[in-house]
Amino acid sequence: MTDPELVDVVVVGLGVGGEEVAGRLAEAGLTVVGIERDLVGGECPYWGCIPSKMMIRAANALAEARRVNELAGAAQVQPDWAPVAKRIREEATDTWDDKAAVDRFTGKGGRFVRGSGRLDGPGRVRVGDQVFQARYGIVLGTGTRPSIPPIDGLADTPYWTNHQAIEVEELPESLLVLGGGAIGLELAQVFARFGVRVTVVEAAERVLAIEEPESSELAATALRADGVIISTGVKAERVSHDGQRFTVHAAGGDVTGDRLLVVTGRRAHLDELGLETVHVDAAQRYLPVDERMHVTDGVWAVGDLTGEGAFTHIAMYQAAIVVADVLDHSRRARGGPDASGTASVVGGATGVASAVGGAMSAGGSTAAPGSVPRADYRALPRVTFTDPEIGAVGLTEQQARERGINVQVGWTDLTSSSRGWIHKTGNAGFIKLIADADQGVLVGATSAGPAGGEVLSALVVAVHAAVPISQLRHMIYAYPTFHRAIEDALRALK
Ligand SMILES: Cc1cc2nc3c(=O)[nH]c(=O)nc-3n(C[C@H](O)[C@H](O)[C@H](O)COP(=O)(O)OP(=O)(O)OC[C@H]3O[C@@H](n4cnc5c(N)ncnc54)[C@H](O)[C@@H]3O)c2cc1C
Ligand SMILES: NC(=O)c1ccc[n+]([C@@H]2O[C@H](COP(=O)([O-])OP(=O)(O)OC[C@H]3O[C@@H](n4cnc5c(N)ncnc54)[C@H](O)[C@@H]3O)[C@@H](O)[C@H]2O)c1
Repeated sequence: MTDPELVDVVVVGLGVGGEEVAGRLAEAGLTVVGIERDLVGGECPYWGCIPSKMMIRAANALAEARRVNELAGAAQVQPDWAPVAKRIREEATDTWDDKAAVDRFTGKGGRFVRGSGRLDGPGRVRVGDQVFQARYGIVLGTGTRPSIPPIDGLADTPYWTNHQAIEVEELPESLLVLGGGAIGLELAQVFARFGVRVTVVEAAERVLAIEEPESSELAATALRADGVIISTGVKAERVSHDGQRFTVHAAGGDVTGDRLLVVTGRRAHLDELGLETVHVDAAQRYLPVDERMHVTDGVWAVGDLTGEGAFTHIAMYQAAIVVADVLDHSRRARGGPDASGTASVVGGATGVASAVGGAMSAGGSTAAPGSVPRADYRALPRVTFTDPEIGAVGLTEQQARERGINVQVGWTDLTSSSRGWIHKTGNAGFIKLIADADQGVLVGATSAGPAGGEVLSALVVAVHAAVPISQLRHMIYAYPTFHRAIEDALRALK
């Protein structure tokens, strides 16, 4: 058995969260070992946010060009997937090569190990034959993988996950999408706009079921207008593949397609991490953390596996907290003062995955000297990048009522706003505000429509800072913007 090698910190999983933590701790002068079994940067830059948003950008350009006919003359649109596939290879993923990201980490002074890391007792991580003993702590950032439902026959078919959908070079004629959540809807609309016949099969009664019912309705209407068939409340009983086509068998009838994309949620694989060696229950769905991302003594977690929201901005937000807390911990261990002079923030995108780290570092929270920030998810924003975009923050109406809040709701239809009316085709959307009438503040909001994710920013500030509604009502909203509809929704609160 190899003697453990003593280092300051070991980071297992260099996805969005782990890469940020490892890089910043290395920059701060700690000896950091970063372990990644696949690609440094994780899901977001290679098979998630970035390539999917490139696909959406292209699909939206087609849709906007088609709107010329209603607004500005005549346009003939001939979709071609080749430039999209090329851009994903050349600009986003370096054809799924993480050399730039690895170099960026080692350039910061980190030590990179390719392999699967696993806890091996308190303070210890094993990767292959190597064992590291972490002086200050271990950070787990191992993310999630697709959760594949136990539908009869499915496992024996060559179904797609988001990986194959992002890597596709030649589009199929038809596509079945199992799951009408964020990934399913975004990709369904993209492929439909490129001419693929798409059917979405969703088990719940509505698509995008975690958001407001009005958001589900808006998304479904928009996708149907793009030719997508949406079947909700469908429990797939069996899946078969005859060598050419897939069939999803359900009580209401069968549906077929050339390809089947399974996007039915994500799952953390805690059982692979050796958590039992530090007395943490590995049978949980996610790894619970406290407000400083502690799992147990000397172990922190960051990103999707914490179950606080599977979003890159959550991973980056948590990473800033972990960095501050680990540095604080290491200073204390060396007998130094409490949290003072935390690591400086370095952006500087120089390669594929840095598009995430670089951009987010610049906006990430750092600890003020003397304090370690604590996680607060009250104003968690999320945006589903369909067209129209569906942005939301904080609580939905139902969540607020379930918490016993004295709820007021303010609603306005974007099409009747000045900007919506001017915009005309492609103007569907709304603002919905959820207020705590007793406190006089907003606790949640949805902003759906053209640039709905951008309009959301004002509402995120309102919820995050608990800006009194009386003040929001007496702000000046520029005319004629989409965000001016917030004023109408505030007026409608009742
Ligand atoms: C199609 C798609 C679109 C998305 N779009 C958006 C979006 O627009 N906006 C947004 O905010 N979020 C989006 N997301 C979610 C976003 O990608 C994730 O929230 C983010 O990647 C989470 O980062 P993470 O570091 O927690 O995990 P991951 O990015 O999953 O990284 C975890 C890493 O750990 C590695 N690993 C796992 N186990 C081990 C081990 N034992 N040893 C070593 N390495 C290990 C994995 O190989 C992986 O590289 C999207 C996701 C998908 C799939
Ligand atoms: N724009 C973004 O920020 C963005 C985009 C994509 C993904 N993401 C993140 O990635 C996560 C995973 O996305 P996702 O779409 O896979 O998950 P999801 O949880 O958002 O949606 C999964 C959907 O699949 C349905 N489903 C589950 N089992 C099913 C079955 N057997 N048959 C049919 N439908 C079934 C669920 O009811 C749900 O509607 C999201 O939660 C989100 O946090 C974010």
